[in-house]
Amino acid sequence: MIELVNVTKQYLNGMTALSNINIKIDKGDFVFLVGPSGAGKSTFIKLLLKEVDPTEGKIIIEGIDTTKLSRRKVPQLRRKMGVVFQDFRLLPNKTVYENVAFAMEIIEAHPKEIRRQVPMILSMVGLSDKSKMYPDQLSGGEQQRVSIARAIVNNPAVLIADEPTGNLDPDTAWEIMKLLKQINRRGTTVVMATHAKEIVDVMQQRVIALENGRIVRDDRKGVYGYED
Ligand SMILES: Nc1ncnc2c1ncn2[C@@H]1O[C@H](COP(=O)(O)OP(=O)(O)OP(=O)(O)O)[C@@H](O)[C@H]1O
Repeated sequence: MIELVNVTKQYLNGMTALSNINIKIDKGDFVFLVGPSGAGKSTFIKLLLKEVDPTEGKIIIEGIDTTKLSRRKVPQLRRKMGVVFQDFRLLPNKTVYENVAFAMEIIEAHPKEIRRQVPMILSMVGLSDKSKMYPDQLSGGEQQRVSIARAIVNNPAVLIADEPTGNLDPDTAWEIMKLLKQINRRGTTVVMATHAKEIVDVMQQRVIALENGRIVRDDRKGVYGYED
């Protein structure tokens, strides 16, 4: 479970990106985070990942108050979360297999476990036949699948996706959404920031809308609600 209690984030230049946010995201939820540019979506995600700390309030992730966590323990927190970005961020000099295996090597997983887990995850994202390819030999959709495989290979409780379909054509974007929903069905909480109106409107999931750093909507089966 994720909980933000009275969370305010003011950047050093005095800009208040989020004001007094209170929200609970239950285990297994699928949440779209929407809102106009500058509304605070990226800041929300950075707070979850503890890339930035709130000015006020507390953030609880899987029972841990992350605002009280020492720097030394941040890697432990990050293990509970997988992250996917719009621009994939794969390592260009590693193959598909190596990109995914690397995420397990970092947490010092046993080599035997890596050899067992990586092919399983690659099969799940439909990339078994591309495991020896390098990122620049793959389509955008395939690269995003690798990045999703890397994000979930250590079985995180939460998958955070920041505009995961932003660089993809509509058909490919839908394939990625199917995959995210499939991962969510297996029990992983998904939090996805997006400007993809059609996807949000069709999927009928929980929608949290931010405007000027405040939550203006939180609907169980929500819609995008903006004209882009
Ligand atoms: N490092 C920073 N220093 C100062 N102000 C910042 C910083 N990062 C973001 N902001 C400001 O905080 C506000 C919220 O920004 P944020 O990036 O969270 O919005 P967003 O909803 O993700 O926007 P977009 O949809 O364009 O990605 C904006 O006014 C932005 O200019």
